[in-house]
Amino acid sequence: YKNPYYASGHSAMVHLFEWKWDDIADECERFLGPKGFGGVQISPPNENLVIWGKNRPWWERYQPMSYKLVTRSGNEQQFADMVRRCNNAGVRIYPDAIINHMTGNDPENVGTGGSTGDFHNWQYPGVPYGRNDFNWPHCVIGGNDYACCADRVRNCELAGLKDLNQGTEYVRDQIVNYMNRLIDLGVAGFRIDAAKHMWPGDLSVIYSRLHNLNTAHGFPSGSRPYIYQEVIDLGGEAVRREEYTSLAAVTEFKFGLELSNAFKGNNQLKWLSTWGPAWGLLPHEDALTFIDNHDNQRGHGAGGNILTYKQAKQYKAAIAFMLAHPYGEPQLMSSFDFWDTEAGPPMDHHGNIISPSINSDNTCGNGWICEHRWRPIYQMVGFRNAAGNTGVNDWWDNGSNQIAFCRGGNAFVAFNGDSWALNESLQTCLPAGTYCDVISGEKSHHSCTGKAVTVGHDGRAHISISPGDFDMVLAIYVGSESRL
Ligand SMILES: O=C(/C=C/c1ccc(O)c(O)c1)N[C@@H](Cc1ccc(O)cc1)C(=O)NCCCOc1c(-c2ccc(O)c(O)c2)oc2cc(O)cc(O)c2c1=O
Ligand SMILES: [Ca+2]
Repeated sequence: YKNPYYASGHSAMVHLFEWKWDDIADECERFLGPKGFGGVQISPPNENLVIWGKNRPWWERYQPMSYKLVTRSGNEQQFADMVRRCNNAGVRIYPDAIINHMTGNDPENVGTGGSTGDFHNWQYPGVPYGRNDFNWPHCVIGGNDYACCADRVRNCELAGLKDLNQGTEYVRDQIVNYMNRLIDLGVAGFRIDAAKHMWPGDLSVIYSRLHNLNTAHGFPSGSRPYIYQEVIDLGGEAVRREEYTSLAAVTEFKFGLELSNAFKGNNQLKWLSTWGPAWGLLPHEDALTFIDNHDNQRGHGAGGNILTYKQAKQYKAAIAFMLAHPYGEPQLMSSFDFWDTEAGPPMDHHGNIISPSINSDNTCGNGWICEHRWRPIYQMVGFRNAAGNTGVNDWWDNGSNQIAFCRGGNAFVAFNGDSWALNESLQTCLPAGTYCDVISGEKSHHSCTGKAVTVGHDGRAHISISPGDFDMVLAIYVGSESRL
């Protein structure tokens, strides 16, 4: 459950938050596949409660009404088309699975697929679920339950959301059948939302009943789904993430917190020479890593001071470090612009999601940020693919915020977080030749639109990054995108 089964030459996952299935399929073919992205996390594909009372907040998709594949992102047919087209483009699909709960206490009672329910009596005919399928006696998780009481965190309602009992055979069947329908349609795995609110023993039974990945979509026979469990655990809680790493991968929230701190200037970059478990992070094979996600980019959730697209220069540098370093399985956030932390995606007055427009410079419009289309970000996916399974070698730093390292003999990256210029002859570990810095520009025909770097026969090159440069990163690697 810890192998994402990316196609060869592909790496890194992007969360296309609130994108429609047709648009994701287009993006796989026109951008993600050609740029070497490994996969896409998609918003929950199952029917959710329609909450007009809060003008369609983003979190309505985290209130299931049924497991019918009908949401504002599309229907079952569009879902199947997206998975087929993305797999054909070498890009895997990972749905966000909301299996801890159903809806909360909002007055609405109609779902995106037309299902209705009587929530006060725990009735969800769209599944169907009734009172016996939910935990009893009724209780709601309180503030200090997180620190004291692991059983209340699992058996009581999270934020008033009706809490399913995954301990019964009937509930397990509904969940397993839902997830197996998606596996048979070709998905490569799942994000398990709110995993810490479910018993590891119940999750283990559910995972064991999932089908192998569908070989018709290019997966080796006997492949188990890639599963990464959302467990927000920054320490001090009764529920610990180690309870879940024995089952499958886990979201490593400390990763984004520490790198945000470093690239915001609260911690010297030189300390990143030991980046990985030495920093208290999970073992490499257990960790799904990211800078920000849909929840903490809005300030609540784990840790308030996470870098997001709103701090562009520092964010790009932190993302570049995440993609340049071999630790963890990285996920990129791709957002829509927001000022109100409750607001949902750009929509018309009927509530239909508006598709991202693609500008002539390949950036997005219509209110979509598309961080994954920012040059430093997609170019570092190419860097990560070129680096392959090499480690970190030839680390250099200036004793404060100028750092550089190689990935075997394939790739070299340098960062300047100091307020003065980085001007050094450094070991790049690359074969002699001229390389285009993929951060400040790209290779076009036989020249570089940004910085060009000449590597001598000793592997050394003159590296310069000034504080006034648009980006604080320089990256070159052996591959068509960089080497002249
Ligand atoms: O802020 C939110 C939504 C946050 C959220 C949504 C999806 C996630 O995957 C997530 O990590 C957080 N929701 C708003 C509004 C809201 C929604 C529903 C509701 O019944 C009450 C309020 C809010 O203010 N929520 C209360 C604080 C955030 O408490 C939530 C958490 C959560 C936050 C921190 C933790 O350490 C933790 O273990 C769980 O997970 C959810 C998961 C869901 O699937 C659906 C939810 O409504 C929530 C969720 O409310
Ligand atoms: Ca629960």
